[in-house]
Amino acid sequence: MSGKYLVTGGAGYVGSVVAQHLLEAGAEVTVLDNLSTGFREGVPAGAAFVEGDIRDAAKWLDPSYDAVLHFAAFSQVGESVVKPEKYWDNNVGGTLALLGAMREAGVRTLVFSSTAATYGEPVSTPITETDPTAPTSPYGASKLAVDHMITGEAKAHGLGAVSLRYFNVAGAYGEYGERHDPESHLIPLVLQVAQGRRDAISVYGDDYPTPDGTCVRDYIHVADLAEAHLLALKAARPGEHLICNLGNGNGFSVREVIETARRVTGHPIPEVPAPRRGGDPAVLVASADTARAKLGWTPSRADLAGIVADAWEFAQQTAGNAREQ
Ligand SMILES: NC(=O)c1ccc[n+]([C@@H]2O[C@H](COP(=O)([O-])OP(=O)(O)OC[C@H]3O[C@@H](n4cnc5c(N)ncnc54)[C@H](O)[C@@H]3O)[C@@H](O)[C@H]2O)c1
Ligand SMILES: O=c1ccn([C@@H]2O[C@H](COP(=O)(O)OP(=O)(O)O[C@H]3O[C@H](CO)[C@H](O)[C@H](O)[C@H]3O)[C@@H](O)[C@H]2O)c(=O)[nH]1
Repeated sequence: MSGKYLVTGGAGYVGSVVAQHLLEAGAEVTVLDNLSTGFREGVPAGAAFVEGDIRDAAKWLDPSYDAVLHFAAFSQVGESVVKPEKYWDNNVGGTLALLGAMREAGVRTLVFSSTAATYGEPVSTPITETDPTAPTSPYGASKLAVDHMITGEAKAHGLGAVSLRYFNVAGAYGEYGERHDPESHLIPLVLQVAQGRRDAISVYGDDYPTPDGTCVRDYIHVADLAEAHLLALKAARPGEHLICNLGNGNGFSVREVIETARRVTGHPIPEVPAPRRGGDPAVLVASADTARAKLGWTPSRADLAGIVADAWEFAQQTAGNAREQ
């Protein structure tokens, strides 16, 4: 694959895996990241690195770029409920500046990391892209606002864009994996318990209207997700904004994830009940029919045990045995 790409947020979890896939496909990659939640060592070796903010993207974007893949954002549902202004500022304000810089530089193709959190409580399962969007968190609302901005930019200024609405990204790709600090996502937290870095996993709510009372999510392997980004670059058409869900269409409860991690790691992984976390819908499961039809995407790593095993291998490579606070 030829071409030159700006990857915003490429020092973070998903961005680093996608940047690595682009490099392996033969592309030229520049990562733009302010390291607010990412890590310098997460940037793949073959990529150029600019430490900077997306709000200043105009300093680095030029017409030599074929497209921008935009991952840079804050993405914690719970934090967004208590600090909404942080999410509007970075996710919406930052992307507005980035779109302006792209317009000025004449870079007219965008792939954007949207989210299942744009839908809020689903009206039916699995969720399709035409379902109502009523986010239950400022994080989801900020991402939905960006999707609307991109639609306008495509109509008014000819941008060719694809928003990929990820469900729960998990797993790892070699040396690139999930490493938020502090960690807030279920699978890496569960694996920290397996490593003895935490005493127990808190289960946020066990009275949801689900079979075992805990929240159900659609876990998608980060390498399957990365492949969708490369397909999206090919599918983008000037003046059009395509929105695609990315998930496997299978829901697993928090308890099922913990049980799977016990089997994969061979560790007991104690759990403790905890109050519900603000902004969490009970069930989020994707219909990925649009991604299959429009991108030609077929996820091939849907097995939850395999996803957890890849995350476990990454956790053991990178995390050491430090106790978490
Ligand atoms: N991980 C998931 O389950 C998931 C699910 C749905 C959507 N998403 C979206 O995918 C994207 C990547 O998520 P992730 O899990 O890799 O998060 P991450 O925190 O690991 O990566 C985000 C990266 O963006 C950088 N960044 C943030 N604000 C920036 C700014 N203003 N300028 C430059 N860099 C900035 C951070 O330093 C970090 O490296 C996000 O947009 C997120 O909303 C993630
Ligand atoms: O210690 C924990 C951590 C999480 N959970 C639960 O596990 C489930 C998954 O939580 P994550 O934090 O791993 O993921 P989220 O579902 O909150 O959010 C992720 O998926 C969303 C869409 O599904 C958004 O895209 C968001 O960006 C992304 O972080 C939730 O029910 C959460 O309440 C626990 O019970 N204990």
